[in-house]
Amino acid sequence: MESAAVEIDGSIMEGGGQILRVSAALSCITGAPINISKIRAGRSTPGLRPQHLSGLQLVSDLCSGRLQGAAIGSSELSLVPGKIRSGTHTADTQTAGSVCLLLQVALPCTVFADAPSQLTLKGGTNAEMAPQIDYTVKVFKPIVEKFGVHFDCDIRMRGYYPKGGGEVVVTVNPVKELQPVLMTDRGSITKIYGRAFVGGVLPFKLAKDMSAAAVRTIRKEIKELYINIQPLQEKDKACGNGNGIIIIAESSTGCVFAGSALGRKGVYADKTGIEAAEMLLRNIRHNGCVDEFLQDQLIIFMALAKGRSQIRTGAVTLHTQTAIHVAEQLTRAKFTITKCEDEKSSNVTFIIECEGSGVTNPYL
Ligand SMILES: Nc1ncnc2c1ncn2[C@@H]1O[C@H](COP(=O)(O)OP(=O)(O)OP(=O)(O)O)[C@@H](O)[C@H]1O
Repeated sequence: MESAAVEIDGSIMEGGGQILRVSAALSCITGAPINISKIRAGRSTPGLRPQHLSGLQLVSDLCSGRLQGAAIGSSELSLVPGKIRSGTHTADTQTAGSVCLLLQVALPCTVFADAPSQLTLKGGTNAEMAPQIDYTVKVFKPIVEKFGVHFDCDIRMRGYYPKGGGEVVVTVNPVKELQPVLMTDRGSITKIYGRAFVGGVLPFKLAKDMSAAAVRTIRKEIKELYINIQPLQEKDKACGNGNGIIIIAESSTGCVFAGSALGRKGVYADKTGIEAAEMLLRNIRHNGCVDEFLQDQLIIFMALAKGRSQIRTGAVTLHTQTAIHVAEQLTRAKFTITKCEDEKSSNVTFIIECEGSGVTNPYL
C-alpha cells in the first residue's frame, strides 16, 4: 500500500523553485509521495516555469515515478516515486532555464541509484539567479565531494539568455551512504582566480574590461595575492551571445567561495566585473566557510548524511532556512543554527549543525 503523501506548501518562506527541487529529490530518495500546492505563489509569474517542469520530469524519470498535474503554470502537483533507475537520462528546459538547477534536483537522486548515471542537461549554462556552470564545477563540486558525492561534468556547449541551447553531460557514481562534513575553520585566503567570458558576436574587449575592473576592486582589499581572471572568447562552444564573469577564492582549509555576474544590455562591462568582485569580497569578509549560495545547496546533503555535519556560515539566507524546513519535513534530519560572535573582530558567523538522517542506498 502507498504511504500517505507529505503535503508541501510551495508558497512558504522563500516560496520559490527551490522548494520543488528539495522536496522532489527527497521524495525520490526516501520513497515518500508528495503533494505540492501553491507553487511559487508569491512570484510575479506563479506556477511552474520551464526549468522547474523539466527538473521535475527528470526526477520522475529517474525514479520511475508518477508525476501528476505538472505543466507550465501549474500551481499543484503530486509525485509518487518508484525505484531509482541508473543509466542515461535527458532533460531539456528548451529555454535559457539553468542546467545547474536541473543538476541540483537530479544529483542527490542519482547518488542513490544502483549504478552510475549519465545526465544530458540542456538549457542555459550561465543563467541569472542560478549557479553558473563554472560555479557548479569549481565551487559546489569540491565541497560535495567531502560528503562522498562524485560527479564529472563535460560542458559541451554554453548557452545564455534568451536563447539557451547549452548542453552539459554529467556522470555520477552512486554511494552506499553519505558522510557528514565539518567545515568550521575558514583559514586564510590562498588563491583568487576566475574567468571573464564573451560568447557569440560580443567583442573580446568586454571580457578584458570585466576582468580588469574586478581585479582593481579586489586589489583595494586584498593586496598580497596574485589575481588571475582570464578573459576568454567562447567561439565554437557557445550558443547565442552572452558575457559574464566568475571569480573564485580558495582558503588554506579547503573552503571555496565565488562572486559572479552576467552582462546585461545597457550595463557597462566594468560594472559587471565590479558586481562580481564585490560579491566575492562580501562572501570572504564574514569569515564563514561557504558563500551565500553554497549554504542552501548543501542542506540536502547534510540532511541525507549519516552523522553530524557542522558548517560555519555568514548570515543564514532565507533559501537555506527554506531548504532546512523542507528537509525536516521529508527526513528525520534535525538542524540547529547557533550564532557565534567573535570578540576580537566584529564578525558574526553562524554554525549550521545537522544530525543527518543517514539514508542508506538500498540498491548497492
Ligand atoms: N550567483 C549565484 N551563484 C551560485 N548559486 C546561485 C547564484 N544565484 C542563485 N544561486 C542558487 O540558485 C538557486 C536558486 O533557487 P531559486 O529557488 O531562487 O530559483 P528558481 O528555481 O529559479 O525559482 P524562483 O524563480 O521561484 O526563484 C539557489 O540554490 C541559489 O543558491
